[in-house]
This record gives sequence, C-alpha cells and structure tokens, in this order.
Amino acid sequence: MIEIQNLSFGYKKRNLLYKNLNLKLEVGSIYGLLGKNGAGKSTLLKNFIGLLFPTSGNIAVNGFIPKKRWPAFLETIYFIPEEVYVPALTIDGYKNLFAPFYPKFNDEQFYSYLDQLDVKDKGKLNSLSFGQQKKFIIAFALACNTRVLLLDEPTNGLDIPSKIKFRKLIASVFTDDKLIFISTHQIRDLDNLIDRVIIVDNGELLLNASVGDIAERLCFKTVSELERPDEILYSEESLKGFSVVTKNINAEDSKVNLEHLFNAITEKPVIAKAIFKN
Ligand SMILES: Nc1ncnc2c1ncn2[C@@H]1O[C@H](COP(=O)(O)OP(=O)(O)OP(=O)(O)O)[C@@H](O)[C@H]1O
Repeated sequence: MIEIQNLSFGYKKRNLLYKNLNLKLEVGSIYGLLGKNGAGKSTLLKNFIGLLFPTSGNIAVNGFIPKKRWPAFLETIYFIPEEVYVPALTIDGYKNLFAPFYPKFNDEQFYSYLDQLDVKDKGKLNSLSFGQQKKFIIAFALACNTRVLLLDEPTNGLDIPSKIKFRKLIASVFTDDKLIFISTHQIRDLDNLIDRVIIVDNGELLLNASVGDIAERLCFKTVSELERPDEILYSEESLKGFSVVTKNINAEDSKVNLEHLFNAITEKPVIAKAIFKN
C-alpha cells in the first residue's frame, strides 16, 4: 500500500512540482498513471521508491518511509525506470547477483517470463538491444514477486508483439495482494490492463478513479452531430461523426476510451473534478 499525505516536491524549493498531494493506493489494483510529457510522473515514482525525497509531507510504502531505503523496504518493491541499465553480466550472472535481494524471487517464473518475452541468452546483457534489455528487466522484476511494482514507461522501446505479450504477462502475474503502478503517456498500451486511472497535470492530481466508476460517471460514444456542446467534455471528429465524452446523465453503458478520457480530464479539469467529487 502507498499512502501520500500533503506531498510537496520540487527540484528547486521555490518551484514546486507537486503541492499538497494526497493519494492512497491499495493492493489489489493495477493503476495507470497518465500525464503529459513533463507532468511529473517519473518524479512521483522516484519519490515512491526513495530516489527523490519529498520537500514536505509524508509517503509510506508498505509501511516504510521510502527515503530511508531500508533493505526490509527494498525487498517489497521493484522499480523499473524508463531507461533501464544492465551491467556486463550474463542472464544467470545477473540473477545470481541480484535475485538474493528479493526473498520471493522465483527461478522457474524468471525463465518462463524470459521465454514468453522472447529474450534469448546471447552472452552479456549489455550487448542486447534496448528493447531486449527492457524485456529482460521486466522478466526479472516480475519474478521478484514484490508486493509493489512500479513501472515507468514500460512499453517504450518494445515492438508491437512485445507490447501485447507485456500486457498479457502483467495481467497473468497480478494477484490481489499486489499493487502494480504503471506510468505512461502511451495510453493505448494500458487498454484493458488497468483497473484504476490516475491523471496528473501541472503537479496536480486531476483524477483517481476506477475504470468502473469512470464508466458510470462518463459516457464515451459516437454521435452524428454535436447537439449539446455544454454537456460535452471532449469531442473529436471521426469517420462516423464525432467521438465524444459526456457526463453519463442517462446511465448509458459504454467502454472507457483512455485516450479520450485523458483529453477530457486535462481539457476540462474543473468540470471533471466536479463530476468525480465523492
Ligand atoms: N533532475 C531534475 N532536475 C531538475 N528538474 C527536473 C529533473 N528531472 C525532471 N525535472 C523536471 O521536472 C518536471 C517533471 O519531470 P518528469 O520526468 O517527472 O516528468 P514525466 O511526466 O515523467 O515526463 P515524460 O512523460 O516526458 O517522461 C519536468 O519539467 C522536468 O523538466
């Protein structure tokens, strides 16, 4: 579990990126953190893992204060940064060196995930391509079986088949006692994977809601004409008319379109906040 109370963070004290952010993330969910370039997604993840420290406020992850970086904390969490680093070691060499830090590391799963992601043993890891290195780290991270898994732009550098395999793998390893937190601006890669959406913009939390809740409060549909513009949070011309996001006044069933949701929330943050209040 991750609990953030009144978090303020800035790379410079006088220029805060986050101001008084409050957020509670529970195990049993796959969260998608969405935000534009520079919105502060990576910064937030680095605060969770203790690579950056809050300017003020508190963060507790699995009951620990991340900035203390106690071994008992670090064995409960795995962070895959956007740019992964692999040393000049073989797959087995890497596993033998780093797996002992994670008590729940599972060898059999590790090799199976490597196989599923099509990562072949070709000598030293640093001679693999960027995408292969990333898939190697994903396989290792999943085999660690940590309670919290933080992934920063995990699909960057992955080809299309690998993105599909990644999604399948995440869905298959997920259990109710885990919290998976995926930050990305490649929204389509999270389709059908996440069950909670968090949107940040300008250091502000604009949305923290389950996909079910979003489908209850908003309606995603195609209309031939834009009849009541004031009820529309977002519209986009499409082949059959307009794809729109509206308030779900008539309790219609619709599938959440993450890309349109993101545009609706970031373009109309005040209206969106009012819709998702309580
Ligand atoms: N080490 C740093 N020193 C100073 N400013 C930084 C540093 N790292 C990031 N920033 C700034 O903080 C802001 C948030 O950056 P961050 O990398 O968290 O955004 P992001 O949402 O992950 O972006 P992207 O989607 O492009 O990866 C940006 O304005 C960035 O320039």
